[in-house]
Amino acid sequence: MIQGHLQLQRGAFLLDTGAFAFEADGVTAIFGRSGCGKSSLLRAIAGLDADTRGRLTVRGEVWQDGRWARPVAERDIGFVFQDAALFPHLSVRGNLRYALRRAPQAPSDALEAVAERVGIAAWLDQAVTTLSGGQRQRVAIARALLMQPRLLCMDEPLAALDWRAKAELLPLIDELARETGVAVLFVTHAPVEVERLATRVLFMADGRIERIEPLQAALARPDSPLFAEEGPVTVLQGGLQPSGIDGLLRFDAEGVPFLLVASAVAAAPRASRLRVLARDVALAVEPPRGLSMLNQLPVTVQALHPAEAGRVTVACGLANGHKLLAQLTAHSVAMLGLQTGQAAWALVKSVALVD
Ligand SMILES: Nc1ncnc2c1ncn2[C@@H]1O[C@H](COP(=O)(O)OP(=O)(O)OP(=O)(O)O)[C@@H](O)[C@H]1O
Repeated sequence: MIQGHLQLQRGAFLLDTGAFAFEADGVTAIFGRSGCGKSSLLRAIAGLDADTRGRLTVRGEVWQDGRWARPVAERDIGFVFQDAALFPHLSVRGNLRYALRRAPQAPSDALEAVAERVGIAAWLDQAVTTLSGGQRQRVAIARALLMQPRLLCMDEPLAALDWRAKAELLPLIDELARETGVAVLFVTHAPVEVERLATRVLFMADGRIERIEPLQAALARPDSPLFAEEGPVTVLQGGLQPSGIDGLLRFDAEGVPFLLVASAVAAAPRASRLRVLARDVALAVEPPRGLSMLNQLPVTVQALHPAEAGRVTVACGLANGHKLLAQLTAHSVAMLGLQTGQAAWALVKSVALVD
């Protein structure tokens, strides 16, 4: 568990978390609007600001109480910031060696092994100034992992990268968190990053922790702050593999027919999450025929939530018990006569699905 109650004054801004507690496993996304205090919370937990007051216990160890604070160097934390913050005069290897000096217990081949795992082995002797933004973030991640942290603090690590680098790094961070067992605190204001990575979501507003809940619970609320930009979203857990059809991959989630998806990144078979925007899901109350939409899933209408601008969010139950959200106009809902308990077919465009 990570639990406590922290306060930190930064200029006119006060971080006052309220009492909090969450499991120290997987990826905890710290989500909220710009300026709500996400980075301040990360800094307070990491011990980067000596002014931090309150109490904090991490995996049973007291890191801070009313009188005493464990120095940041003794907290076993790895950091990755938006800007990789590498030493510009050193090669990739030089930057990684610097981190190794602070991890004397690391095995002798740790540097090469980590470099291989994060995909930077080919650039070890290159100057870091010659790397792309995505490559530099890989070096920053490798450097953090080499210190064998128990907590990995990532503050908007993808914010400065283009979509392709993001699409490559999101699954890497996901896999590394699973493989190493390190607890990741991941600050972001991008819902898509939360939906791809998070085990749970810590919502912040105005310097306070508003709530902490599992990702699926955060997505089950029709007014979830995660929906502010693109509307409601469903996240399905499953596996991606080649489909045999040009340009399309096959996504298998347990208990439902497979979906054909267009992915931005060519995928070897692997576990993945699929993000389906509710506005990209249509509903039919009879078996659809003669449609170009490739994915048709039998569902049961579970709830109808009025949404903004004359729209209705329809929560549909899939055969495996999971939810799929569709967003329709109130006019369409009336025309179809949609009611809870009704059987229907959810139609999802293959191009609407992104990895
Ligand atoms: N060193 C500082 N001195 C004074 N005020 C600061 C300092 N650092 C941050 N603040 C203020 O604290 C508030 C919270 O900042 P913080 O960086 O924690 O928010 P955030 O949610 O991470 O924002 P963003 O998503 O924009 O990075 C802001 O109003 C900011 O102006």
